[in-house]
Amino acid sequence: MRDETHSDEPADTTGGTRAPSRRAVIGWGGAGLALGAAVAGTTAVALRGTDGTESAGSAGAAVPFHGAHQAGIATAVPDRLHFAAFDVTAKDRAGLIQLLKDWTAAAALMTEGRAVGEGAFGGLPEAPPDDTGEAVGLRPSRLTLTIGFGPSLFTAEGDRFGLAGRRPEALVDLPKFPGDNLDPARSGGDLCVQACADDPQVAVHAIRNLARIGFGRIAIRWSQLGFGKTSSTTPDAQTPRNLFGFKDGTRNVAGTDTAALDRHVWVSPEAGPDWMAGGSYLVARRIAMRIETWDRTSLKEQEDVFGRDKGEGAAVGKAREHDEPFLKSMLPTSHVRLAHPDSNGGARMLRRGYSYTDGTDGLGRLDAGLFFLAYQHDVREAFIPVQRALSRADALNEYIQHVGSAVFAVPPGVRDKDDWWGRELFS
Ligand SMILES: C=CC1=C(C)c2cc3[nH]c(cc4nc(cc5[nH]c(cc1n2)c(C)c5CCC(=O)O)C(CCC(=O)O)=C4C)c(C)c3C=C
Ligand SMILES: [Fe+2]
Repeated sequence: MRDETHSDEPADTTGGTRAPSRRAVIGWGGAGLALGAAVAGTTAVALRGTDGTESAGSAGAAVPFHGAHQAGIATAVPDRLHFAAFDVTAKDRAGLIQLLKDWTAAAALMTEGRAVGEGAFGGLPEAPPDDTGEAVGLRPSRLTLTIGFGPSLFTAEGDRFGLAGRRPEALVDLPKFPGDNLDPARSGGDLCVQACADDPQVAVHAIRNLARIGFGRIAIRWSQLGFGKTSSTTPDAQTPRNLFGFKDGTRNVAGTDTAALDRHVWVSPEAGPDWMAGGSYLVARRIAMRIETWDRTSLKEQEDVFGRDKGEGAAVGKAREHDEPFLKSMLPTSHVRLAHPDSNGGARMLRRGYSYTDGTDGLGRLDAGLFFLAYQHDVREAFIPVQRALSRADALNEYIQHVGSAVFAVPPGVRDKDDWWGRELFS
């Protein structure tokens, strides 16, 4: 196990769980993982407060995996991301369901800071260990794992998953926006998993082990590492800055604002379909930022582009970051004016994107940008109209380009240890 104490003491480095040699008895697979999850669930109750939030504030702690909504949406945004989109290669519905059950059990363990299955070492010498081992000794690090289902899962060839009639109306394919230069190899996916953590090794370990568990049933389509969150769900904390040096996330939906979450982020039971109640829709966009061009741009132009000042982050004509913007005092092309709810029929979304750098572009420039992630109750009312307005007129377009895109239906939370990711979809 990685850490059972949740204290500041050094974590256990044995790399296994306490369970005896279960694999010798029941073999590798869902049964073993489910048993592991049951053990972890019992421990979790003992370690957490009744509201489940006891440990969510500090960097090494665990964020509760079970709940009405998936963790990783309204919960605090840790500083590191590993996001992966997968194609499902499982032959049929039963194979997909078993994958989701196996993943859920492993996710419950890893978010508790525990190793998968029987752990990284100490098991059968003849078999590869259940856990890959690189997170042994590391704390839970506020790891959250959030799953989503892409449109292509519902349109699989021959309807092999039996999901043709289950696609939510709101899970639309995103239209092509002016200026898009999307790379198919960085777009789409049947499934996605968003792993957020304070420690990058913990996030990478989680995605790697889910991919490993899914061997033969899924293939990674694309993935994205992120650092330096560019939005937060905790407005009382210092607002992070993006790679253009501006405070980003000033007017985000707060994780504690239940009215705004209910109105703008969670799918209501009335909206349907039933299996999405309490879920959300995620838009992921890889947006390249022309760092070198930006760095040669005057401060005045930079501030005009956003409609906020660079130091304080205050809107044009205002003194403090959180003062209400007066939109008419901003240029009609400014990013904040165009993206503001008052310019978009009240539309809001919960942003929790990350900066990325992926080496160079081969032309002597940094390949860097924003991996934009936004949750909303309906993309037709939020991301699509806002991005339509931005793509037409935003002064920021001179400095950015959208190069990857995906949309996912994010189901509600896993209620308890007997529940699994997406169960309602298959009921
Ligand atoms: C379609 C939605 C959005 C995309 C795409 C987007 C890209 C993008 N944004 C920044 C930097 C900032 N954005 C800011 C505010 C802001 N942006 C969006 C939406 C998209 N941004 C919204 C809804 C808002 C909030 C508007 C409001 O209510 O006032 C800001 C200002 C600070 C803040 O409020 O967060 C910055 C800075 C970049 C660099 C970027 C693409 C690379
Ligand atoms: Fe923005």
